[in-house]
Amino acid sequence: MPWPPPNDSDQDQNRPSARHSLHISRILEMTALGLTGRDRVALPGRHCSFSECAGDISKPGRKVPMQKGLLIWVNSTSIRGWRAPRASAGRLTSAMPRPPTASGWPATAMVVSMRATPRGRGAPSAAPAVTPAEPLASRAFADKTVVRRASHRQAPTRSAETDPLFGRGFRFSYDPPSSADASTRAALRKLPSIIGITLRLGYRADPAALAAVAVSQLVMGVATSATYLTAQRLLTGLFSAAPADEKIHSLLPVAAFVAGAMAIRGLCEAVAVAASGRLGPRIAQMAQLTLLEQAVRVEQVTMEDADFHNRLSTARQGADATARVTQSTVGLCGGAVSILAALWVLVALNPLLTPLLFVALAPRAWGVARTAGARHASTKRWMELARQVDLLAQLMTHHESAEEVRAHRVGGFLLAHYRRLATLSADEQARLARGEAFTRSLAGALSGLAALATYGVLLLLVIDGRTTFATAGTAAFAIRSSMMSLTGFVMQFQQLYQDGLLTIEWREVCGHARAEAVPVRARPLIPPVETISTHGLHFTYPGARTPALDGVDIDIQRGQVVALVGENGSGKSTLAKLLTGLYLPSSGSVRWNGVPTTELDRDTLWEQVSLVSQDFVQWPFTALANIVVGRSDRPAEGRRLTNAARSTGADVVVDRLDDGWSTLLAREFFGGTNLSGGQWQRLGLARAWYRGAPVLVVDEPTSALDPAAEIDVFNKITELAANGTMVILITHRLASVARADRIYVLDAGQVVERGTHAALMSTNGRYAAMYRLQAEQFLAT
Ligand SMILES: Nc1ncnc2c1ncn2[C@@H]1O[C@H](COP(=O)(O)OP(=O)(O)OP(=O)(O)O)[C@@H](O)[C@H]1O
Repeated sequence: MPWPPPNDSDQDQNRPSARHSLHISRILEMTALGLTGRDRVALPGRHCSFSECAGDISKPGRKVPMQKGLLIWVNSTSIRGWRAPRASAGRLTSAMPRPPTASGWPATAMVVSMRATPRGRGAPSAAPAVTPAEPLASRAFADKTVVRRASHRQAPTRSAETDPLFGRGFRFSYDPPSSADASTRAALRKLPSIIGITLRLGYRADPAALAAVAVSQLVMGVATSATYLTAQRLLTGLFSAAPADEKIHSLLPVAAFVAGAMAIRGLCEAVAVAASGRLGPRIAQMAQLTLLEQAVRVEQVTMEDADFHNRLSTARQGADATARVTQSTVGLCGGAVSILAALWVLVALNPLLTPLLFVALAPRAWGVARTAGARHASTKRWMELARQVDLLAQLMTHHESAEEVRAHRVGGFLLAHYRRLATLSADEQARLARGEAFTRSLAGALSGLAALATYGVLLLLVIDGRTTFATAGTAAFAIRSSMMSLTGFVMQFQQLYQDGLLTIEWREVCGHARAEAVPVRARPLIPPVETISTHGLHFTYPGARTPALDGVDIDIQRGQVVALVGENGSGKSTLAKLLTGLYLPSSGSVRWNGVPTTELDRDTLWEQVSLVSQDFVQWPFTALANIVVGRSDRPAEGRRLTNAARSTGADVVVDRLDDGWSTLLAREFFGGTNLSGGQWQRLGLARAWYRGAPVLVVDEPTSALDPAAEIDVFNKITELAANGTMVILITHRLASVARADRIYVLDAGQVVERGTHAALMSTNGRYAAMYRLQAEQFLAT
C-alpha cells in the first residue's frame, strides 16, 4: 500500500506561528534521528506525516515525559543511520526492518522503540512526547505491534493486548538479538570477548590455576602433534621393504616415543581438569561478587526500573555461567589444540590437504553457532515471562500468601494462569527445539557429505600418485582424530557460546550498574546537620506522566519535628526519599546545610540518616541481627541495643521469644518463627533507634502499634528532637502530628498549607478539615 502524498500540514514548518514553533522544534529534534517531516508515522488510530504527528503529540508549553516502549512506525529507510537524539530526548534503543505482511503496512516500515533513560537524576527530562490524551491507546498500540512482530517469527504470543494478570508488565525485549546473535560470524566475533572476560576473571581469581591450565594445554598441543607426526614414521616404517627384525628394531623407539607423548598428553589433561575445576567456581564467585558490589551501589531509581531488573536476572545467570565458561574454554582449547595439531601435520605432509580439514569442520561449526544464538535470543525475549511464571509458583507456595490463597480460594485461579503462562513458555521451548532439530539435521547431513568428500579426495590423491599411502593414512588419521576432537570441540563451543553470551550480559550489566552507581562526590557532608531545605523541588518517576512532586519548598531545622501530612498519593513518601538523597530532583534542589544533594557525597549524607520506611525490611535473620543491622559497620553494642529496644517496646517482643535475641525471625527456615505486624514495627523502630543518626525519618511508624505503644513512641520521638535530632514524620494520625514544630500539608505533589497545628486549625483549611474529620470519629461514639 503506497503512502499517501504529503499533505498541507507538512508545509506548516515553513510558516511558523507561536503555536507551531514548538512543533517545529520537535521536528528538528526528531530530524536528528534521520526523520523528515514527510516521513510517515503511525500513531494510535491514524497514519500521518511526521510533521503532522509532531503537531499531534506535542502540547504547546507542556513537557511530557516519554513513554517507555512507545513504538513509532515510519516508512523511512533513512532511519537506519539514526543517531541518538540530544540528551534531553531519551534514547532510541533499536531499529529493525518490519517484515511485509498482509496488514497493509508497507515493507519499508521501521519500528523504533524509545525508552526514557533516567540517568541517576531520578526522572527523564522532557523528550519527544506521547500525546497525554492517548497514553493508554499508545500503550495498547505498542503491545499490538510487538505481538504482530512476534507472530511473524512464529513465536508463541499472548493473545490479548495486555495480560490479564500482569497488564503491560509483560513485554518482549525490544533488543533484536536473534538476527544479530544467531550467526556463525556473530559467534566467532564474540568468542575472543568471551574468552577475554574469562581470562581476566581467572587472572584475578586464581592466577596459579590459570597458569596451570594454560601450560597444560600448550604441552598437550605439542604432545598431540608429536603423536601425529610419529604416526607417519610408524606407517612408513611398517610399509617399508626392510626385514621384520630390522623394522622392529627401528620402530621400537618410535613406538616408545608415541606412548610417552600419549602419557604426557593424558597427564596434562588431568592437570587441566583439576586446575579448571578449581578455577571455575572461583571465577563464578568473583563474577557474582563483582555484580553484587555494583548492584548495591546503584541509584534507587534504577533499582526500581523493570528493565534493569530483567537484565540483573540475566547477569546473575551470567555470573554463574562463568564457571561453565571456564570449563568449556578449557575443553575448547583442548579441542582447538588437537585441531591445530592436525592442521600443522597436514601442512607438513602436504599443504594441499589443509582445505580438507576446513571442509570437514565447517558445517558443524555453523550449526552450533546458529542453535546457541537462537537459544540466547529466546532467553532474552522471554525473560519477563520466565520471571512471572516463577512469581506465580512462589505465590502459590509462599507462606505470606498462603492464608489468602486458601481463604479466598485463589489457588485454582493462580494455577490456571500458571498453566497459561507456562504453556506459552513450553510452546517457545518446543519452537526452539524444532528449529534446533532442523539446524542439527542440516549440519549433520552437510558434515557427512564433507567427510565423504574428504576421504574421496585422499583416495584420489593416492591413486594419482601425488601422495604416498603412508602420508594419506596419516592425513586420514589426523583428520579423523580432529573430527572426533571436533565433536567435543563443537559441544564445548556451543556451551561456551551460550554461556558466553550470558557472560557478556554480565559484563554489560556490571558496566551499566557502574554507570548508574551513586556517584562518589568530592564534597562530603560535614556534620552536624543544621538544616535540610528544598527549593522549587520537582520530581517525576521514570515513565510517569505526572510529577509526584511539583515545586515543593520546605525547610527543616536541627531539633525540630516536622510532619508531612496529606491524602494517599500526595507525595509524602516521595518527598522523604528526596530529602534523604535516595532520589535526586528532576529539577529544583534539596540542600543539606545549604549544599545540594546532587553535589554531596551521599555516603556521608546517609551516615546521618535513620530511616523507618512504610515497607521497612523484615530481615529473615535473628531478632538481634534485625536490630544491629542498623549499624552493620560497627560491632554490636549492648547498651545501645538495650536503649533502642526499651525506647520502642522491642524488649517486650524479644522477652516473649523462645530463644530471646537469638530467635530466627523467618518461618521458612528450621526453628524460625514469625512476628505480628505491630511486633515487627517495634523491631523496625528499634533498628532506627539503634542506628541513632541525627536525622530520623519515620514514615507511618505506628500504623500497627497498639494505642499505648503508639503514644509511647511519639513521646520518645519528641524526646529525640529535644536532644537535637531532626525528625521528619509522615503519618495519617493527626493527633500525633499536633505536637510537631511545623506541619506541611501536601496535595498532588504540592505544599498547600504549612504552619503549626494551632495556626493551621485557625486558618480552617484542608488540615483543619482532616483533623476534625478524624476527631469526630472518636466524638461520635
Ligand atoms: N516507585 C514509584 N514509581 C512510580 N510512581 C510512584 C512510585 N512510588 C510512588 N509513585 C507515585 O507517586 C505519587 C506519590 O506517591 P507517594 O508514595 O509519595 O505518596 P504518599 O503521599 O506517601 O502516599 P501514602 O499516604 O499512600 O503513603 C503517587 O501518585 C504514586 O503513584
